[in-house]
Formats: sequence, C-alpha cells, structure tokens
Amino acid sequence: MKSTSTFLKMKKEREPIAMMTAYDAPSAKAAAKAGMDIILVGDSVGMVVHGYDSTIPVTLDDMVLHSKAVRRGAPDTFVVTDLPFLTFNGDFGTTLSAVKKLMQQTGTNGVKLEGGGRTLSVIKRLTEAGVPVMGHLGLTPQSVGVLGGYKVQGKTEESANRLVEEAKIIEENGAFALVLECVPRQLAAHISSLLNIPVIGIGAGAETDGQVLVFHDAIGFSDGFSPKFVKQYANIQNDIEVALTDYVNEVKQLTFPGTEHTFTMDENTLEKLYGGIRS
Ligand SMILES: Nc1nc(=O)c2c([nH]1)NC[C@@H]1CN(c3ccc(C(=O)N[C@@H](CCC(=O)O)C(=O)O)cc3)CN21
Ligand SMILES: CC(C)C(=O)C(=O)O
Ligand SMILES: [Mg+2]
Repeated sequence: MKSTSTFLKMKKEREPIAMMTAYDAPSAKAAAKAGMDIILVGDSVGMVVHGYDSTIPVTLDDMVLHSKAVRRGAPDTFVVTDLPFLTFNGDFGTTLSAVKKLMQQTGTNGVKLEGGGRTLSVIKRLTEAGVPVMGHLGLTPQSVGVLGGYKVQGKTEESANRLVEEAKIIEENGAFALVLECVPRQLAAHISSLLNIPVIGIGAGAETDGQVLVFHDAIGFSDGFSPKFVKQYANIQNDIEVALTDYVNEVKQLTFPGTEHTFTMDENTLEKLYGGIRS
C-alpha cells in the first residue's frame, strides 16, 4: 500500500499523482486496477450519486457507508475520505469523534477537510493526534453559500496572496497533501513549487504535482456536467441509455429472455408434474 511518504517521494521525483473519487466497491476496484495512486471518497457523492444540488446535505454516516464500500473494492489502495459539512468546524471533541468513527469503522487511510482560516488549526491538531490530513483550498464547495456560487478562486492579488499564505500554513500544520480546486494555473504552479507536500489540482492546470477528478465526470455519467476543467474519458451515460432502451424494447417484443437465459426442468419430472405439458 502506498503511504504519505510515497506521495512525498513522488513529488520529489516528479512522478505525477493520479487521484480520482470513488463511492462504491466496483468503481473503487476499477480505480485500483487502473493504477490510481489515491482514491478519494468525496462528499461530491451527494451530488453525483444521491442527487442533491450541493454537498451540504451529506452526512458523516453517508461518508462511513461509502468509505466501507470503497475499502472493500480497493483493499490495497490509499483511501482518503472527505469530512462532510460542519463536522470539523465546532468543538474539537466532535471533530475527533467523527474522524475516529471514519478511520476505525471504514479503514480509510486519511481525511480531507476544506478551507483555510480557523480550520488550519484543526489540521494541526488532527495531525498531532496521528491522522493523515489532506487540505483543500480554492473552490471549497461546502462554502458555496459564502462564495456565492461555484467560481474560480484566487483571481485577485489579495485572494491569491491569501491562498499562498494558507497553503504554507497547511504544510506547516502537518498536512501530507493539498487539493487546489479551480484556481488559475499560474497560482497553482506557484503554490506547487513553494510547498514540499504534493499539491493535487482540479481545475488548477498541469503544473501541480497531481490531478483529481470526480469519477462520474471522468466517465461521462454526471448528467452532462462538464465545465472547462473536466475531461470525459468515456460516455457511459450514452452507453447506459442505449443498453436500457434495448432492454425495454426486447422485453416488450418478447425477444428477451431467450432460451440461453432460461432454466428448464427435465422431461421425467415434467411428465409426473404436469402430464407432459410443455412449451
Ligand atoms: N460532478 C461534480 N464535479 C465536480 O467537480 C464538483 C461537483 N460535482 N460538485 C462540487 C464541486 C462544484 N464544482 C464546480 C461546479 C461548477 C463549476 C463551474 O461552472 N465553473 C465555471 C466557471 C465559473 C466562474 O468562475 O465564473 C466554468 O466555466 O468552469 C466549477 C466547479 C466542482 N465540484
Ligand atoms: C473534487 C474533489 C476534490 C472533492 O472534494 C470531492 O469529490 O468531493
Ligand atoms: Mg469534497
């Protein structure tokens, strides 16, 4: 199993880190088979799997359930789980019990939490408690209400400087990696070269130490969600629609199931039971 020190070494040796979300066992298994370095059980599960229009409604129990499934599908891959909305912003005891539940009940390898400001000290305290922590700056979707929408961050001098300062503190406070979401590539490149820990980008250009995408976006299964930073490596939505339409048509036309999908009784039993009625 890769570890936080593997990821530091990868950065040093300029080997890009490939990360993607997964929320269930079969997709986690596919990610592991593809050679994914890190699987993220993202709170984006609320949007792409549960149909919410933000990540705000996602609960700790949701993250526990999905993390367990991912761990079963990818037992040998480093897994990180998002701490959901308002599970790490109040008293530290509550944060600790949330992280304890996640790590002990699911076997996830670390947690990711969004934001700078007051959450910077939470990163420090969790790290001191022995928890591998991944930071997340830039577009932090749990703050969508405060940010006023899903918008590129760090475009002004002031906000770019603040992101740089927060990124430095995140490293100082012991995080093993940092996700930078939806920021200009020049800012992401600057932060990546400034930090010793790997910076993993999403909508942050090619000069970070790794990339992360949402599983459903990457395979074309998120209802057409395809902003500039997403590349669709497949169109699963279309494949599924074709398959399901074929199924409906074959059921209606009685062409499914065929004999090859059907069980039969042997002739003797059939004779005894129904006097040889067949067809
Ligand atoms: N399926 C999915 N994939 C994601 O990457 C994702 C989610 N859901 N939900 C949580 C956040 C929201 N994300 C988003 C959503 C929309 C834009 C978007 O429309 N961006 C505009 C630019 C907006 C601006 O800066 O004015 C774009 O054109 O890319 C970006 C990130 C990323 N995250
Ligand atoms: C997009 C990634 C970084 C994330 O936080 C999520 O999927 O929830
Ligand atoms: Mg998230």
